[in-house]
Amino acid sequence: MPTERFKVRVTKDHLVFCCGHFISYRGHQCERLHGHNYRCAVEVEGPLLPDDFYVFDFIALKKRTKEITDELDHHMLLATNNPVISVAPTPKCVQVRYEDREWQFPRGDCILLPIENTTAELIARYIAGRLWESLRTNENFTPEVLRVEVEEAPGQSATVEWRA
Ligand SMILES: Nc1nc2c(c(=O)[nH]1)N=C([C@H](O)[C@H](O)COP(=O)(O)OP(=O)(O)OP(=O)(O)O)CN2
Repeated sequence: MPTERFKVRVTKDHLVFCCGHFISYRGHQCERLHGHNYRCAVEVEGPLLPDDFYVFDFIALKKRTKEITDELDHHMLLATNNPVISVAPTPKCVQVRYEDREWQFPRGDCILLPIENTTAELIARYIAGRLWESLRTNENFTPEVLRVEVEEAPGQSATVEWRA
């Protein structure tokens, strides 16, 4: 008897989030500020739910993902744990420093992420963590496998996979 597995995947234009960012690379270098129309795709794997005959409702999956991507949309993404870029928030602004370069952003324009770098990989991991928790608390659902893909631009993306 063959075995079977099911997976559902959502990626939609409303799961696009437009953000400014810059990353450090090779340990000590720092990109110039630029932006992306990031696109998020989410997959969940698991057995079919007995009453519904689906792994998980597309509608709920889109809603819970969109709640997270909407928080990021139209913001400057800043990683607070970067070893070479310092991020200092005050009530009104965020001051960012890398060597002799300095930026200042209005506080409300920034999302401070507790990650090391705003790479597509770590943004995907951040979204996966938030979504895992949201599905558990709001939908009483823990997928066997959750994959979050963040596409920076068409043709380049990073995916993280979480397993229960
Ligand atoms: N594995 C990863 N590699 C890189 C990431 C990343 O998040 N994960 N990010 C960057 C940069 O932030 C940058 O935004 C991407 O650089 P680049 O590919 O040069 O961007 P373009 O869209 O201009 O690419 P073209 O193919 O030249 O149009 C770098 N690496």
